[in-house]
Amino acid sequence: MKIPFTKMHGLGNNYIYIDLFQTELPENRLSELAINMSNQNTGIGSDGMILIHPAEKADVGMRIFNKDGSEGMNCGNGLRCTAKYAYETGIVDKKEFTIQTKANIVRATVKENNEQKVNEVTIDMGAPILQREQIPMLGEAGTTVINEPFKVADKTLHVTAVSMGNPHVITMVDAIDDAPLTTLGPVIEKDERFPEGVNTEFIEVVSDEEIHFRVWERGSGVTEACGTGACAAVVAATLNKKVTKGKKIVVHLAGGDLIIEWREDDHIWMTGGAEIIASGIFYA
Ligand SMILES: N[C@H](CCC[C@H](N)C(=O)O)C(=O)O
Repeated sequence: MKIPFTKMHGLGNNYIYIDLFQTELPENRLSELAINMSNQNTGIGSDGMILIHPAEKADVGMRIFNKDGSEGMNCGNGLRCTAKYAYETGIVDKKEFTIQTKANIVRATVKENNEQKVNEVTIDMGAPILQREQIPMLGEAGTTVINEPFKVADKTLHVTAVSMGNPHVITMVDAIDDAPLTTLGPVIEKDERFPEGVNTEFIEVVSDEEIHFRVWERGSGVTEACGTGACAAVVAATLNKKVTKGKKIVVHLAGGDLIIEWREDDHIWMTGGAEIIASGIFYA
């Protein structure tokens, strides 16, 4: 099978994008294709695969598959790259449009430079989900998870859980470089208290408008950036009264910065870049 692809990244969080307006893929091979395309040695190499597809209730649709073949529900960096691709290839002919994910429908706004290339995308990611059972996380239904003691391995973390359509658990640390990302990330990802797994973030709050951020992603491990994770991190820092709700928060991820706002309408707004790396044919 010859599959045309475009490799794109948002702050280094890179995926292989397949345009299903132009090509078809068998549903029963998507997980296998995501694993094979993501493989650094025998594939193209990426954090996963993203499908850009016709959507019933939005201008364009997006599905994300992690490196391990599991399907995620949402992807912030993927949404910005999908928006750039959809605008530049003419799937959409306007600068504001909607994108449907498995989790929800979001609104994208693209900005272009003087060469008609999209160099910045803002996404209204909708409202965060805080009810424990909707993260999902085990424990008393109807409660939220804010600065809750969480025993794991030989440590007791204090965690805050937030869903942006996909699950995130955030721990505040004093120094981001000391965060136990690669030791605890994989353990927490598979912890039974998260029945659907979880994306694990560690953040160091620098001021009431600036955060350092690192992530261990469910199904992909350490990535350079996670857009939904950055949104969840700002929600967690706000709920813990470390940053001010309504302010533009600069989130410093390993691969670059995102501007995240938790606005009075309760929606999270994410602004950042999106880049095309390469395009070609994948021989499956
Ligand atoms: N990198 C993505 C998140 C992927 C989430 C995926 N790892 C999962 O929820 O299973 C982002 O920019 O939001």
